[in-house]
Amino acid sequence: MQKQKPKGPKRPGSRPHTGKPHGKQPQKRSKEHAASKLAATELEIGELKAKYDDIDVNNIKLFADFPLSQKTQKALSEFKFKVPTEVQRQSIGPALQGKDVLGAAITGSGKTLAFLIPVLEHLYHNKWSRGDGVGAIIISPTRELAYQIFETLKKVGKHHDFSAGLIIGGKNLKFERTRMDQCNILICTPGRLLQHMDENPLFNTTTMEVLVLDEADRCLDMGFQKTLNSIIENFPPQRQTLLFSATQTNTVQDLARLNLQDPVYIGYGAAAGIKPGGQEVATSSTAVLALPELLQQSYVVLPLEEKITMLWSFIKNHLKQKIIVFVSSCKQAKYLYEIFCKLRPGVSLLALYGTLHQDRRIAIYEDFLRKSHVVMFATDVASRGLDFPAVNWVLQLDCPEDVSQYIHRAGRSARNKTRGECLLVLTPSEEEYMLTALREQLKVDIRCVLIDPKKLFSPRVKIEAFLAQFSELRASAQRAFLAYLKSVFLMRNKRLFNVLSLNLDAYAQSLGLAVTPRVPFLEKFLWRQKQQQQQQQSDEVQQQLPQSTTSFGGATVDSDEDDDDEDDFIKIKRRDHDVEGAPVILEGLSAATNAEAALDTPLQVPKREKLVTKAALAKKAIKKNLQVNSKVKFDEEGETLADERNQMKALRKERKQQKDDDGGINLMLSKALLNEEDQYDKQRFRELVKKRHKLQREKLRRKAEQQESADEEEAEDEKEQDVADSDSEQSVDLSWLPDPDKIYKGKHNKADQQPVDDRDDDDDDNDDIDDEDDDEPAYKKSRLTDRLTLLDTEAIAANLLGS
Ligand SMILES: Nc1ncnc2c1ncn2[C@@H]1O[C@H](COP(=O)(O)OP(=O)(O)OP(=O)(O)O)[C@@H](O)[C@H]1O
Repeated sequence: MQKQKPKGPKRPGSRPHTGKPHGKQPQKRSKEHAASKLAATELEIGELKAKYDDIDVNNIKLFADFPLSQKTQKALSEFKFKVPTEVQRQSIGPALQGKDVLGAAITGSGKTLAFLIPVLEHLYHNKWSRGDGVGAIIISPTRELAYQIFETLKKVGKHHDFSAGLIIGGKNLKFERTRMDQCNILICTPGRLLQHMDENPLFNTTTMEVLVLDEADRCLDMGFQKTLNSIIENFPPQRQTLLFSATQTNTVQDLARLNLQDPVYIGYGAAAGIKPGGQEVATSSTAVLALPELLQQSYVVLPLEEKITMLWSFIKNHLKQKIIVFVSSCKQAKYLYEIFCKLRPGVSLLALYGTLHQDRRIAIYEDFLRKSHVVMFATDVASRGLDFPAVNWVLQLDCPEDVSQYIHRAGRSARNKTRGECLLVLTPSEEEYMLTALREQLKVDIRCVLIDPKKLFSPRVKIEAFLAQFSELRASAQRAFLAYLKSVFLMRNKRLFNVLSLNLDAYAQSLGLAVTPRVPFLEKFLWRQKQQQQQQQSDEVQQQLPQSTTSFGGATVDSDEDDDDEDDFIKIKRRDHDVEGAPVILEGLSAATNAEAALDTPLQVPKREKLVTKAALAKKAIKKNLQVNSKVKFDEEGETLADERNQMKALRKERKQQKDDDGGINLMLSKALLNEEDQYDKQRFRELVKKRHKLQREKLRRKAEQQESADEEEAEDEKEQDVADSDSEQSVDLSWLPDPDKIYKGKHNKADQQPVDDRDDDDDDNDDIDDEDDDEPAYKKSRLTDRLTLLDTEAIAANLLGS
């Protein structure tokens, strides 16, 4: 098997040097060699083809018993494939004979070789070469599976000269484009294949002779339906088709799309009543669903919020094992990987999911292949077809969508006659439905496991701490929370998956989230449900109402009050209440009583129902100021064209506005007036402020003066007291003198009443004081000493000395 090699001139000197001069002889010899080789090949092909009709499944024990080319046989023995598995034994024969095959066999039973060997043999018999273009196309639902098939093809086709290409998303599109037409075998995913069919003019599938669908049921199901239909349209109708899967659940319509010609069903015998190994056409298109015998299946029932604790404890108890943990969404796989990496369980951790870059996906896939003690968190991209060796445990943490998905996930363990275990985790609401389905379809009793609470270690506190510390981790937890709910919400089987039965708060807390995130899609869904219920109720009421009105016979609508009613529902209600003058015929009364009642009541002619004319409706619309829809025109380039009528209307409106402006308010004048008023207001305001400041200053000044005079008075009192004290100490006994108060009473009072300042300023008064000085008592004098001049004091002193 050759990988695509770049075309180009051979390097000089690449041929071994013989020492002989270059001439015609070596060329001749190589031609002869090629001719003999061709003859041998043709002979071999002839012999092999002759044996095809004699292939008997019961006689096949080894690969060597099949009429296979030497190149294929050599590669098979090199890779130690000696004894074919059951599916290989049964399907290779019919496939070599050119028949369409539908193969169903348990996971890990070697279906890949069952279709690769016939593909190689078909191209070999038809002497396919690089220049012949695409001879076989193998379609796989996932990139990893396509990669794995490509790797197996490289092994088994090692000695063939065909070129093969791996065409999957996430790879270099340009590179693929230039090489595709040179590939004889293409292994691809549906989306990428269709992209090349649509975009690559060099890619031609008319030469294609063999089509293989691995995991055929998945390729044909709803998810790929449109893509596959478009792909099949491009294939030639005359071709061989091989379909393989562990769960062939395709309907007859699915298979009809592939235009199968008398297909041979492998693995359908028991279901359709066909003997095993039979090459007869089965009437049923549903294969027997089974899992390897060496796979031990068990389940555990847990509330959703305990899943993380259980998973953590499980990993801690299985550190020396290879485990795959399946979850519903990429975001859950990502979050579990991130948080468990932080928690450090003591074993290698990996995560494989669809949103990773393709190179990273392949690196993780290969990493998991190599490692023997590892835990991989994965979505269903890893559930189908991937052949990981020696997987000890498959843990289905989230419930699978159906039995098929359960089989494919579980089938990653116990492959090719090895032992393995599978644990399914179910919530109480999923338990009954899922277990019944598994028991009915797989016909096995799955063991129930009870968890010992002592062996559970809850990592919640640590998780909460990490989430508090790392905002990115918190965001990842929120995304995981929403992704899980959305996956449950979108599941088709509503009996199994009920998002409303989940305890959202508890689940959020189990992921380490302190606050339960909002779930917009759920809110929207509940709102819509409520609306529908309300609508249903109103419909029911509406249906009931006409029956009640019939009992009122000819009840009429009051036309005057009816004008504003727009809703039928309201009209009917009103009809019940506003029955004016309509004769009521009650069902329970006899005809005679009704007749009497009719005679007693005055005859009233029912009013005619008012006709609703277009004019009345228009009037109503104008009254309510309803906006009529405007017409928008577009030109050829999609630009909006202005409506001429509307333009004219706008122009008229503008002119009218202008006229109004001219005849009404003079804007300029109003502006000037307003400015003037504004100036006046400002001026007035300034004056008021000034006045207020002036008053404040005045007040302060008066206050200061009062304070000053009070201080002076206080100081004088103090001085007076001091002088009095000193006089009393130094004076002689003057008790013999007449009482001065009695003598000077009148004068003293008069002087006391005069303000001090006045006395100082007035010279006449000073003279008076001088005159009185001789007779004034000592303590009175002392009050005046500080106001006497030096001369006065000297004069007084001289007088005293003289006396
Ligand atoms: N005849 C054989 N002898 C020994 N080993 C084989 C033989 N055929 C296949 N195998 C091995 O069995 C393993 C499983 O094979 P393969 O992946 O083809 O299984 P499968 O049926 O396609 O599984 P799934 O249903 O999961 O896609 C591979 O490792 C392969 O090498």
